[in-house]
Amino acid sequence: MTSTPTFPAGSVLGYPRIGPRRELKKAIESFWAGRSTADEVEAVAADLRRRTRTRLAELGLRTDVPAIPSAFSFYDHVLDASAVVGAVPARFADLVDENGRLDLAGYSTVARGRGDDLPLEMTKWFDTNYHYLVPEIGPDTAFRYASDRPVREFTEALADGVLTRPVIVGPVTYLALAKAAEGSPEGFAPIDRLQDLLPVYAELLRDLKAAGATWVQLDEPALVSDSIEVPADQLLAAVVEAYRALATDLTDRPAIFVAAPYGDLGAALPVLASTDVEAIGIDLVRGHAPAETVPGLETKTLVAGVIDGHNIWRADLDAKLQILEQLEGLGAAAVTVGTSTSLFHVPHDTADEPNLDATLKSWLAFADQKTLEIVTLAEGLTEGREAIHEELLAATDAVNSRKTAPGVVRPEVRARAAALTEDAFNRGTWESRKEQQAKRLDLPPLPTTTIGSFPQTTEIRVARAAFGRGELTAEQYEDEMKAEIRRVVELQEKIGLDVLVHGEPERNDMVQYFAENLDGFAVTQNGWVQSYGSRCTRPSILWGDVSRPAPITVAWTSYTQSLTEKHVKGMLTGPVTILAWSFVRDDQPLGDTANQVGLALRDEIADLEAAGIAIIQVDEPALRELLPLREEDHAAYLDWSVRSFRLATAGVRDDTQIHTHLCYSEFGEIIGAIDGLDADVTSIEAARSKMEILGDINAAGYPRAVGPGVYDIHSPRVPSEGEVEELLTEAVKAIAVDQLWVNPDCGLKTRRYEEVAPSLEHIIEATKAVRATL
Ligand SMILES: CN1c2c(nc(N)[nH]c2=O)NC[C@@H]1CNc1ccc(C(=O)N[C@@H](CCC(=O)N[C@@H](CCC(=O)N[C@@H](CCC(=O)O)C(=O)O)C(=O)O)C(=O)O)cc1
Ligand SMILES: N[C@@H](CCS)C(=O)O
Ligand SMILES: [Zn+2]
Repeated sequence: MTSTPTFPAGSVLGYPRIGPRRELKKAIESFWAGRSTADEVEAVAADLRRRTRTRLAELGLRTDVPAIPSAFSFYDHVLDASAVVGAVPARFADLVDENGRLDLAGYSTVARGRGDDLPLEMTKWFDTNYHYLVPEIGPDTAFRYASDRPVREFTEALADGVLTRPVIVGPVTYLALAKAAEGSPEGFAPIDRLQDLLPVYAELLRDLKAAGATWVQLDEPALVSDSIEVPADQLLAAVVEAYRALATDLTDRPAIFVAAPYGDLGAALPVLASTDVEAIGIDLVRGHAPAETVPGLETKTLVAGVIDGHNIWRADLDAKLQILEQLEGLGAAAVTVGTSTSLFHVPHDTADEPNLDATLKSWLAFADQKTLEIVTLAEGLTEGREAIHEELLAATDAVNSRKTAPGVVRPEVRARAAALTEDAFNRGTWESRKEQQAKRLDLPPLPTTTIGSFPQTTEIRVARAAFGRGELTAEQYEDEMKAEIRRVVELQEKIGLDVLVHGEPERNDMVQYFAENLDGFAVTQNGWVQSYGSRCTRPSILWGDVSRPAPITVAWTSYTQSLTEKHVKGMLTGPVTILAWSFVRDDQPLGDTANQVGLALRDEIADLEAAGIAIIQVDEPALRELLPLREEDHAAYLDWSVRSFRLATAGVRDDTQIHTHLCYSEFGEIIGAIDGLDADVTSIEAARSKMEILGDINAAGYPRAVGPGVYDIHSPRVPSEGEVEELLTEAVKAIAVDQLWVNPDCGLKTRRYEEVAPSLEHIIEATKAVRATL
């Protein structure tokens, strides 16, 4: 028997991979545009990986034991796992070479699609704003060890003198997150293929061992979630099967570290502990430490995820050290310090934010500061608390400063929330609203509209960047945005849409824009976080009590309304989404924070209504995203989230129409909450699933109006008129005509006008054709 190699006392589960200045985004987008070669992108990527290793080593992570993860990805780590195990859908078979390998162009095509070959579906990664590419696995998917990229990246680091820990999605999570490939027989589930997949993982592990890897990290977040399609007992059985098969004698493989980020392992912890893996990572921010010793743990390293990988507040190191000290009583072979999740959900470095208020900055820890926290705690754990006395005091000071700083608690904001009565959350009856709105709005059957944004052209972004640098005055910038609004209105009128939008050109992002205009938020300059592929956002920092110092959207919306006789839809982002896509204060219940945002939006809605706007949309695309991973926590979440939306919207008159938009298709799963929002019209993604959600709407007897998307905006494809007509014909068969709106799946900001204009034209023609049949 070979003895278990040393696991580092402090390590991180993963690190941002897009680069401090989005170097990877720029390189890969330039490759996609044909402006650079694959070798040039590879060179940028290798440089980024080297810089990451150097930085993490500078911050104190060891290089002689595998504290530094090797966790790079060009687009998505789940797609990377598909590339390693050769699971490329048949429609892309021509892209793989004789060894089953995809080159960078092929890999990109699987991610982005080509012509009628749809890309892999993209969906939310647990309860985060990151999206992964869903593997398609059928009974005949021929798994093979197709790509040794993890080994090459390990070897590259070793050549630089850094012993890294390769990270790959674990086999159970990989199959649990996959969907059955088209044509799979009824009842088939990807997890049924576990036995066939495991030999490929075993081969990868052998190869890593041969290259010199001492540890490998297999991420198994599926084990912390009840939303996985695989039944719980089958999932646990799969854990046993997988890790019995992989955790063989150590002569043939690196030691295995199974990490379970994003929540509580619950019943999966004893099951994992009963296998022969050498280390288990638990999330101690979202999850809990086991109350007593778990059989099997005595032979394992427990990697305690005490530093939050998902939020940016500096840790209370004293409290974290206490947790670590208590864990030592559990009898694990060793306790080491880790992050709760990979750090790729947070920006790189607070030092890269010259414009952030110094006091606020002293409360924050981005990826680099979190790495320092890990190094400090590891020292405290191994050398004793005295060794980190100064750091503990400094962290406590930061925590205390946050408690008392001006703006964190504002009595007038608290008093307003405390004075709310139930009336503030309720509108008139749907019957009365329906009648009054029909009279006021005078819309045709199957009214057509869009979700809000029109293409964010380079000209718009360049103008905003120039305004930011002071090269355009506020007036010049406003003029450019107004010119864009005029173009968007003209286009919509020409195409013949019924309810118009202004196109959101003035918004850098649908959350950041509101954060910039509300008190209680700060925004970053370089705090980019990957959302999917090359797309990033800069999550805002919600640090204090929230209020609205002045109207935000009213002038833009009124200006747009002045250009047309048609109704212009006011466009706001809802409280749940603002919270979901920001870094939110962790010193009070989320529901309290959501209500403060709700009240600020309520004021904005009142002003829009007073300005004569008859339709107001409050987007909540993140309502499903924040749904807790464990079922026992759903009811409390749905209660506060729905109430905050109602608080924002329930102040309007009955003849003002409230829309909401949710860009995902799991309608059935949270139908109760959607009903609870009490919006008059709800638009939802439906095109790619060919209107499957209509069944859920029907089954639930949902009373109000819905706009199932008829145009999949995630693809550059232009849907034909016939295709849209088919979808609409399905829709009118499934639900009452007076409940139906016609719209795309989501906003058009990521698309180009060449795609958007013909797609909208086809939607209007198809709608006219279906109207003629009514
Ligand atoms: C709807 N979605 C959103 C999510 N989360 C959000 N916070 N916002 C969303 O809209 N989550 C779910 C979905 C899908 N996710 C995304 C995420 C990101 C994008 C996207 O298109 N991101 C853009 C960046 C948007 C932005 O903030 N733009 C700024 C800065 C623009 C910029 O890069 N400027 C250049 C200079 C100009 C130039 O030369 O082009 C610079 O600073 O260097 C802005 O407009 O001002 C991205 O490119 O990644 C979409 C969906
Ligand atoms: N109104 C926003 C919603 C996106 S989820 C848009 O159209 O981009
Ligand atoms: Zn959307």
